[in-house]
Amino acid sequence: MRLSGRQIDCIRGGRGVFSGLDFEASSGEVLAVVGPNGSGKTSLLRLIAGLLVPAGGSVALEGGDAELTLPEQAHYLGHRDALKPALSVHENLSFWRDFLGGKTGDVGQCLAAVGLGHATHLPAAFLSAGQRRRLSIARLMVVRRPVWLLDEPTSALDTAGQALFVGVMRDHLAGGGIVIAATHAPLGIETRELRMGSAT
Ligand SMILES: Nc1ncnc2c1ncn2[C@@H]1O[C@H](COP(=O)(O)OP(=O)(O)OP(=O)(O)O)[C@@H](O)[C@H]1O
Repeated sequence: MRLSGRQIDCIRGGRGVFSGLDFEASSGEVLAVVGPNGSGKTSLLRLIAGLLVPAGGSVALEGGDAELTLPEQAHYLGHRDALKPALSVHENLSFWRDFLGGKTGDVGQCLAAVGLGHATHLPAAFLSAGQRRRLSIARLMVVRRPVWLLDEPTSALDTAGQALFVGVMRDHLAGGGIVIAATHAPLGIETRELRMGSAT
């Protein structure tokens, strides 16, 4: 499987963020998107996820499921953790499992795997920042999708959480998955770098 972008132009709010951007990531690879604040790392992830339309260029996934679109084969984890505060931890993950569909796993097992087994009935509003991030990581596990688009995935994670996340990524890569992660910090795993230009 190969995910690639060719000559992508991104304009936001009438201002050019980047132009003519090329990138490529194959099965088993982590592409770390690095660069200064405002250089367009989040914008690139959102373009790949189909949440933004490029002003030019294209993104394509080769070797995926021909019946599904790229966004249907991708997980997008924003840096703000998309959680519903009034729902419990278990309900939040069940919601995502049912909403995203496809190949799904067991909610309880995934919560236990990310260290939230003790908090399943707590409202998500009560979670700490690191616990919210762990719940987001459980979303990657409960629904299997080959392309992971992650915005600052290790922010707020403690040392144990980071090690846990590296293990989750390794399993994904060993199964032929692709990770594209916008990050300011090392991910603790071998990566190829995509360096974005200066902020505009
Ligand atoms: N909704 C929006 N409307 C207009 N401009 C936007 C919008 N969202 C982002 N931008 C602009 O797009 C540019 C790129 O933002 P983006 O969030 O992609 O950068 P980033 O590299 O992820 O930054 P950071 O390292 O701070 O997370 C910035 O100049 C930002 O102000």
